Order: sequence, then C-alpha cells, then structure tokens
Amino acid sequence: MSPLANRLVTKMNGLGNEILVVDLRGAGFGVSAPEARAIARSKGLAFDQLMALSDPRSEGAEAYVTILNADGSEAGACGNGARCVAWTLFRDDARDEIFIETAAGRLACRRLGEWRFEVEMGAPRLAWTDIPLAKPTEDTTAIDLAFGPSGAPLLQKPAVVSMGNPHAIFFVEDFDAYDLAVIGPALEHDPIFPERANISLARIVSRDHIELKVWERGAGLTRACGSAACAALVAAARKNLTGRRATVSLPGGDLDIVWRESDDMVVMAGPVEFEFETELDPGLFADAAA
Ligand SMILES: N[C@H](CCC[C@H](N)C(=O)O)C(=O)O
Repeated sequence: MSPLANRLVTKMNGLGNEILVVDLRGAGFGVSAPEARAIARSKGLAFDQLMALSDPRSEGAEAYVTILNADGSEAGACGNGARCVAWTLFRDDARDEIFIETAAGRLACRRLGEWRFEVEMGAPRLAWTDIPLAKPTEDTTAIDLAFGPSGAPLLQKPAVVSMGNPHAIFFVEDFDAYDLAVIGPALEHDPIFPERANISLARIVSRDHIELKVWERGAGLTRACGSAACAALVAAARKNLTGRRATVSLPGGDLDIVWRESDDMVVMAGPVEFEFETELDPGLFADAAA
C-alpha cells in the first residue's frame, strides 16, 4: 500500500490566515512546492501557507515542518501555521508542551486551551545580514527604503526584523492613507530584499497595543500574519514605541506577543479554527512514492 494512503489534508485558519496542514510523517519524504500546489488544486483549496509535516530531524521533536506559501516559495516561519500544526499534534497527545522543527529552528508549542495555543517563535534576528538586506545597514530600526515620489515619499525608513523570515514594518498614523495592495508587492520585490520580504503597516494604539496590516511575501494581503505580529512588536519595542509585550490587532483578530528579556525569545499566543479534513490523493505524489 502506498505510504500516502489514508492521509488527510486539514484545512484550518489562524485569525483568517488560510492554512493547510499535511502530515507526511513516515512517508519517507516531504512535499515539494509543485506537489503542495497540486494538493491544493486537486481539492480546489485556497491557502496562504501549506504546512507539510515530515519526520523529525532531532530528538524530542514531533515533526519537521516545511512551510510553503501560496506562490510555492518556502518560508522559514509561519506563526499562525505553527499554531494550526500544534492543534493537529495535540489532538492525539495528552502533553501540554511539544516541539516542532522549522527552517527557523526548534519551536516549543504549548496548549493554552482547546482552541488557543502559544508558540515560542525564536529570538529575532536584527543584523542586516540576517534579514537579509542587500547592502550593509547599521541601523535596522530605520533602513534606507521609501515608497512614493523621491522628493516626497509616501512611506520611508521602515524597521526590519527576521523571525526566520524577512519583515519590513512601517509605523504610520493613519492606515487609510496607504493602499497596501499597491505598496506591498512593490516593496516585497525591492532589490534591498534579496529574499523578498513581508511588508507591514503598523499603528501604535498604546504602549501595549499595535494595529497591523500585512502584505505577505508569496501570499499577498492576508487576514493575519503571526510572524509579522512578532516582528512588529520587536520593532516597536526597539524604537521605544511600546514595551516588550503587546496585543497585536490584525484584520482577522488579536495575537498576544511578548519579547522576553531573559532569553530574547518572542512568544506568540492566539486562537486556531478547524474547518475540515479531506483525503489526500496519493496520485499527486506518483513520482516521489515510486
Ligand atoms: N502567515 C505566516 C507568515 C508567513 C510568512 C510568509 N509569507 C513568508 O515569510 O514568506 C505567519 O502567520 O507567520
């Protein structure tokens, strides 16, 4: 019998961020970008990110998680997706803490409730080489990037943070003055970002509350982005606009983010929603399973 027989595709969302989870552990291989798109196409499923689970690569982890964006590109981090993966793993596990592995490293996931999870997203990477940027930049809280007419740019000097994936955050007063559907793709592909970038607009509501809108690399405008929420809190704290803990309100809802002083860890807590499960078509992996 194919190692892919009787496997499921789980459709979930994290605050409206559309997530597919595919558990391929024990199949002996992961899922490639074309296969991810084939899975979604075969089921007529739209997704922002697909989280493909394969066998863990280190002791004590439940799975290695490959994160694929809607455009097939691979992402190093996905906060909303990590919470959805945690829900699928905790279903059959009585523990309250498990570990998953991603390209960004080993993430601790904790159950806070039946539909609420916390993920330790790792320490922020703040050096220009780690974002990465294409040119040496001393101050990553305000980089040399602008959008709009050179004489009077509409937006300029974003902060940049990597959570295992690149984020640029512009702090603005009035969201309605900017069309992120136009600005996002222009800046996602700006040559300053050799690996492209997720582009966010952040509005400081108070010292512990940020409003955020995100244009996601490889996925476009989404209802929420967990790694962007983490990046925005880190950037705001670095610029002394907030403390090291804030509620981040995205179009899809709120995430609670803390940037721990003791170990530099960024911790994200938020809800997940289960939508449905459907059979995975082994035929999509014909060459890999052969
Ligand atoms: N939605 C995800 C972020 C995916 C990031 C992806 N767009 C990239 O970095 O390429 C989240 O909740 O963190």
